[in-house]
Parts: sequence; structure tokens; C-alpha cells
Amino acid sequence: MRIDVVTIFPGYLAPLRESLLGRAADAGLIEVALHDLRSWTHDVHQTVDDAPYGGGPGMVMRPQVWGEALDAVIASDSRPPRLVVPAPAGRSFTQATARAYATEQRLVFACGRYEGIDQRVVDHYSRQFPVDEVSIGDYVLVGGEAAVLVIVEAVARLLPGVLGNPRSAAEDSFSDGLLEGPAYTRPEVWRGQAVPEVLRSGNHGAIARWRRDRALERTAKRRPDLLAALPEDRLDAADQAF
Ligand SMILES: Nc1cc(-c2cccs2)n[nH]1
Repeated sequence: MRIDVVTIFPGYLAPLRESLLGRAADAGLIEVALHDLRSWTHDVHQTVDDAPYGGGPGMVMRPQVWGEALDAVIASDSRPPRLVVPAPAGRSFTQATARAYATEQRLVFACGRYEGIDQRVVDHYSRQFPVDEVSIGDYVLVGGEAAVLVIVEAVARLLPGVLGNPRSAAEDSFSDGLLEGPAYTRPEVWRGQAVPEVLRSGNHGAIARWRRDRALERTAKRRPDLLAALPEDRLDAADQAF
């Protein structure tokens, strides 16, 4: 997968080259290219934004600069892109979105400021490519860069070969629609707290049941919306207690 990120803060995306993603990049599983939006300005001040039509606070990012930048970046690789624009007003980015993005050949991220990019940019490219405005949560950031770090990590970990243990991605929270239950490791007793007996019993059926019950219990308590959204056939008779 090829990932392009257009941003006025390329340094902010440096972590994409570290650790998990660094190894994936070294293994050729992911190719990350960072592009400084200001490279496509032509004035001495490298202006990328302007006052909003209709008045109001803040600044809006200029369509001309974004148009030149995205034309150049998209043309720099033959793989057809999905354009992803993080925005507070975007559709929710979920594990299902991450799974869908993991099947893409190429993602091009446009990092805007909170007040946004001139809408005509999204409208223009939507006529040629799939364009998604996505929100990573109901809170407001200053710019899209942190959202790109989140999205790229959630997507990259699903790519074959990126995670050490592929079962992790299959069994993590949200993969079966439930939150993950509690996890334990050695020592058996820590500060007077013992690991639940069943986990040391070696009875794999009982362990699976216990883990399912803890996941259902936690989901019912913390995210009843997820439980309500579960398709009927995903809860078996033993689950009905939740
Ligand atoms: N979920 C979310 C996205 C954002 C921003 C994207 C771009 C600027 S601010 N805030 N919150």
C-alpha cells in the first residue's frame, strides 16, 4: 500500500516511519510519502489559507494551493487513490472503515485545519476518485495530522505481515463487535490480587466462556450501543444474560 500525506506540518508525521510502521515500511508493505503543502504556494509568505466567505472566526484553506498539490501528488504514482480528509464533520472512522481502507492500493490524506479546506476541493476530486471526509471522534483537534496518525496505524496493523501475530487483529476489540475483556499475565498474585482461577485451569472451553462473559459484561457497561447494534445471530443462548 502506498500512503501519501499532504500537510503543512510534515514533521508531525515523522512517527509514521517509527516502530511498527517503520518495520512495515522497511519490509515494503507500506510506502509512506510526506508532502509539504507550502511547496505549492507561489507567494513569499507561502499563504495556504484566507478569511472565510460569509465571515466568521478562523481561516479556510485555499483551493488553488490544494488543487495544485493534490494534482501533483496524485499524478506522482499510477495507483488510483482514495482521498481521505480528516474533519470533525466527517463520517465516523471505525474498525469497519479501517478494514475497508486496508484493501486499498493507495490512500492520499489531505490534512486541513479545524476550520476546513475550501469545500470545492472535496467536490472537485469527488468527481474523479472516492473521497472520504472522516472523523476519528467527537472532539476537535487543531489539524488533521493527529487523525492521520490514528487512521494509518489502525489500517496498517490490518495489513498481512505488519503485525507479529495475525490472530491479534482477528481477536481484538470490535472485531467481533464487542469490547475486549480484561487481560492478565505473570505473576499469579500481584499486590494481593490473584489472576482469575479459570485462566490458570487449562480448561479451554471454560476459559473461552469466561472471556466471552467478561467481554459482554464490559460492553454492556461501557458501550451498550455496540451491544444493541450486534446482529441477533451474533449472540448465542449463553450470551442472553447480558
Ligand atoms: N475527529 C476530528 C477531526 C478533527 C480535525 C481534522 C482536521 C482539523 S481538526 N478534529 N476532530
